[in-house]
This record gives sequence, C-alpha cells and structure tokens, in this order.
Amino acid sequence: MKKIGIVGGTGYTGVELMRLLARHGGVEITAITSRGDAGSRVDAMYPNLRGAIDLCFTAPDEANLADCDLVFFATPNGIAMQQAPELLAQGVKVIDLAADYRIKDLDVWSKWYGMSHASPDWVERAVYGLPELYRDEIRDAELVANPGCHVTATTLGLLPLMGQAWVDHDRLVADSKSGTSGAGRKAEVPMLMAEAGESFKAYSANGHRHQPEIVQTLAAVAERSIGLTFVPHLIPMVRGIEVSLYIPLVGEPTADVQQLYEAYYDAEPFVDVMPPGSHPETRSVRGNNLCRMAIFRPQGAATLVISSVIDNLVKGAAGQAVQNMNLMLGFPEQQGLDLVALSP
Ligand SMILES: NC(=O)C1=CN([C@@H]2O[C@H](COP(=O)(O)OP(=O)(O)OC[C@H]3O[C@@H](n4cnc5c(N)ncnc54)[C@H](OP(=O)(O)O)[C@@H]3O)[C@@H](O)[C@H]2O)C=CC1
Ligand SMILES: CC(=O)N[C@@H](CCC(=O)OP(=O)(O)O)C(=O)O
Repeated sequence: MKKIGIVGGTGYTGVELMRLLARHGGVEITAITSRGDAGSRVDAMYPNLRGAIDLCFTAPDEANLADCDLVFFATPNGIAMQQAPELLAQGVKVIDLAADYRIKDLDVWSKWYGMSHASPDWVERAVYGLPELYRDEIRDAELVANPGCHVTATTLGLLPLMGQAWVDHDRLVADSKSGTSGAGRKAEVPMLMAEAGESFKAYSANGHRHQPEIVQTLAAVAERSIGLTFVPHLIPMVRGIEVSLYIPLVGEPTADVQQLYEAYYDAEPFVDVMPPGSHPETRSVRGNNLCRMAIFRPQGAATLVISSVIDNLVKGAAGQAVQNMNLMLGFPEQQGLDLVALSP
C-alpha cells in the first residue's frame, strides 16, 4: 500500500479526496491535517466517512508527511509553494490542488494571485495535471499542478478545436457557471443560502485568474496567441460546473466537428462526447470524474457552441488529482474512479 498525506483535510476538496481514496484499494491515508480541528475525528466532521476513514486530523507541523509516498495539498493558494519544497527534497511526490504551480509566467501569476512566489524553481519543474494532454509527463512528475475547476471544463471543451484554420482563436467566449462548493468551506456571507439561493449572478466579469490559466494551455496546443473572454457565474446549487463555449468560425469547418471531437477523445476514459442533440447536465456527472460535452451549431450559424459539464469537486479537483496520483504511482488510471454519477 502506498502512503498518502492530505494537507487541508477539512475542506471540500480534502473530504472528496478521502471519499475517493477510501475505496481505492492501493493506498492508505496516513496523515490528514487541519490546524483548526487537530485532534478531532475525521468522521465526526464528515459522517459520510464513518466506517471508511478511521483517523483524526493532525496539525500540519505534527503530521508525518515526510513518510508518505505522495502528499496532496488541498489548501488555499500560497500554502503549497511554501511547504511542498521540503517534502519534494525528501523524495515525496506532491499534487497541489491550488494554483501555486499552474502558471509558468511568474509575473502573470503574481499579478493574479497578489503575492510573489516562494518556490519559483519548482514552477518550472511542475507538470500541469491535465492527463488528457500531459499523461506521459505526469507519470514521471515529482510535482503536479492540478488544474482549476472552471479551467478543466473550459479547456477540455476547446482542446479539439485548437489550431484548426477555420476557428477564430481571437474571439473565444467561455460562459461558465459553478455551484457554491467551488468557494470552499469557509464561512462567507455571499455563500449563505439566503444570499446565493434563488439568485444568479456573474462575478469577476472584469477579469478572473482562471483566464490566464486556460489561455496558457490553449496557446501551447494551438501554437499561437489566444483571445478568450471568460466570465464565471455563481448558481444556486452545491456541486457542478456547466460552461457554454462560443467559438466563432472564420470559414466552413473542413471536418465534421462531432466526428472530430469523438476521434480526439476516443481513448479518454474520463471524457464523454455525447451524441448530437444531447444537452449535458451537471447532475449527470455528480460525484464522478467525467467531463461530458456536446457540440452545437445553432441554425448553421458561424458560431459553434460547446456545452461542457463536470463536478467541480471531482474532475474539477479531487478526482482529477486521484487520476494524476494513479499515473504518478503506477496504478491503472481509472483505479478508484470507476464511479457512476448520482441521479437525481
Ligand atoms: N472547491 C472547489 O471546487 C475547488 C477548489 N480548488 C482549490 O483547491 C484548494 C482547496 O479548496 P477547498 O477544499 O475548496 O478549500 P477549503 O477552504 O474548503 O479548505 C481549505 C483547507 O486548507 C486548510 N488550510 C487553510 N490554511 C492552511 C495553512 N496555512 N496551512 C495548512 N492548511 C491550511 C484548512 O484547514 P485548517 O484551516 O483547519 O488548517 C482546510 O482544510 C484551493 O486552493 C482551491 O482553490 C480547486 C478546484 C475546485
Ligand atoms: C464559486 C467560486 O468562488 N468559485 C471559485 C473557484 C475557486 C477554485 O476552485 O479555484 P481553482 O479552480 O482555481 O482552484 C472561483 O471562481 O474563484
């Protein structure tokens, strides 16, 4: 059994990691940290884990993380960049679910995250954890930067079109909607039921830190600059992201776009290109690691529309992190992730 540590176990991505790892079969969680709840039983906070996880939270400085084969950081931005290098130096593999190692351009990172980087050398060495694109590099990685949640739904939805001569790469639009669990477990007035319930709003419409992360990947694949308008929205549900992608065309597609998507993702275990006319629903991926998508061309117009859905806590965070862990530790990629979504 491989030994696993989780820093930041009381948060929503931390509990989702535990739910998935509890039935993985090849790993054992040996350390799970919380500063605020050190000493408390995990299943007292999360009764869904009763009978599955028999552990107490430990303070990060007391947890024996150096004994682990791999440590997940399920912490706010700016924590892994300080604490991960010491573990990496001792041969522990690390997956950061936050944004510390996602953006290669340190100036861009500092602008959006409002701090200077504490371990810039590791930014260079980190592998971006999107298996559909970087599977081979992830297998050999010491440090993986797990992608963001809006970012995963958007990037997977656009990847097959990158570099196509008939796509207008300068005027892409991503209209993304996410539930409140995307904001984490901390108490915040805008996330109260009375504030977020029965209401719907855009946020960070003047610019969101996910935009440069998406552009970085798309530009690398398309081998050209990318113009992307990305606007996230908060919808009154707990889990799930739906992104509607608007892709202007500069010419008639030279390929059947449905077939292009099906061929691109043919071998991918966690991407489902749905049949023509289907509308992906967030509930169809609730609790599983799939990204489901569908392709539309309304009235034969000069704009393609792609609808892409994920569970923000699974393919958008903990599930994708376990997929990366499987690659890094030599397990079959689907181990522990072969789950059917909940419905209703
Ligand atoms: N929620 C989502 O849908 C997604 C989240 N992410 C990213 O994953 C990360 C975790 O998100 P989420 O689980 O929602 O966050 P939460 O706010 O729910 O949880 C954060 C966790 O980090 C711990 N923590 C906070 N500060 C520190 C610190 N200085 N040192 C050690 N531990 C600390 C907290 O416990 P304590 O304070 O007790 O130590 C808590 O367990 C974030 O960076 C987020 O951006 C990525 C994709 C999707
Ligand atoms: C509703 C809400 O506030 N969502 C968060 C998602 C945060 C998150 O998960 O950030 P990463 O995916 O980059 O880790 C946001 O838009 O910033």
